[in-house]
Amino acid sequence: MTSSNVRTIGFIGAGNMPQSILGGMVKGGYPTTAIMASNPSRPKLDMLEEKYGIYTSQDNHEIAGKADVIVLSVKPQLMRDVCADLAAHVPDLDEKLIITIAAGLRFERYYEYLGNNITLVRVMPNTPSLVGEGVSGLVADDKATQADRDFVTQVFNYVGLTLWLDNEDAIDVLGAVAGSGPAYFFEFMHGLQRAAEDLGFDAEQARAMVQQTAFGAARMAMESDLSLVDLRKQVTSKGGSTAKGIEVYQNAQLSDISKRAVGAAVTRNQEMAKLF
Ligand SMILES: NC(=O)C1=CN([C@@H]2O[C@H](COP(=O)(O)OP(=O)(O)OC[C@H]3O[C@@H](n4cnc5c(N)ncnc54)[C@H](OP(=O)(O)O)[C@@H]3O)[C@@H](O)[C@H]2O)C=CC1
Ligand SMILES: O=C(O)[C@@H]1CCC=N1
Repeated sequence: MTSSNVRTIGFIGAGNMPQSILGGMVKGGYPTTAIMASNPSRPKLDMLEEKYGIYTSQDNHEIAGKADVIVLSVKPQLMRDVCADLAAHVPDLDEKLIITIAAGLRFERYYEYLGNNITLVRVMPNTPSLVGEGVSGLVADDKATQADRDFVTQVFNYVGLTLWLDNEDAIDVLGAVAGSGPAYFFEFMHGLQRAAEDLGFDAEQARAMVQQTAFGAARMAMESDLSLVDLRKQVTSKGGSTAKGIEVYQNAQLSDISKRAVGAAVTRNQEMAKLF
């Protein structure tokens, strides 16, 4: 990123997701002097100051006031109060670029809370951003300029893959697949780890083989032109052991379970849009 593309970014809320994003940004070379965060309690801020050397404050007004780009990073249910408070105390919100990473809440809600003249980009990231392997879905409102869009793209490119989407419905789906996805994979990996432990492995070795297998499979999927079905077939020798394992998953309708899980998460995003 050239210095002309650096804008001061202030994260409002310093929980798991903004920590992953700003950690990835720092690792990617974004200047730490241009990153700030606010949070009501000190411990996370102390950790961020110590680990990344960024400026922090318990005062949202201070961080939002100093930042060119505000990243709203609080839980959806807190967004109304946090935005109302910023609208009342930060005079030049309309001059700034506002990014929100909250699930569910739609543009119209932010206009209601922050005024109709704000410039807003919704981003749906995921926690692997911390290691530069995130996925972020992005959708901008009509007021966002090409320069704003380029800036957001560059920031989130630091922490992984960026996908511009046409509308907010798509961001709900991306959130349910990629935003929530790390949790689904961790749940699945934990199940495999437990299976290995039940058959005599210690936790450390069981985890090591599961995570390396997941990593290797993901990397193969990324580097191969084959479909995921064909990659799966490559492992599944006729009459062999994998076929028996896969049969168990298919009999339990794993694909259908994934469809239901994603559907449930999309529905919750839609509910949150109405609730908060
Ligand atoms: N986690 C994920 O994988 C993803 C999360 N998101 C979105 O990111 C947002 C944040 O989620 P996540 O980081 O996981 O949540 P966390 O619960 O980890 O963090 C929320 C943070 O907000 C802080 N907070 C509470 N009240 C205020 C306030 N008034 N002003 C400023 N900060 C406040 C909390 O501080 P304290 O601890 O002191 O109470 C806490 O540090 C959510 O909207 C979520 O939808 C999007 C994609 C993925
Ligand atoms: O669970 C949530 O609501 C957020 C959005 C995607 C991941 N975590």
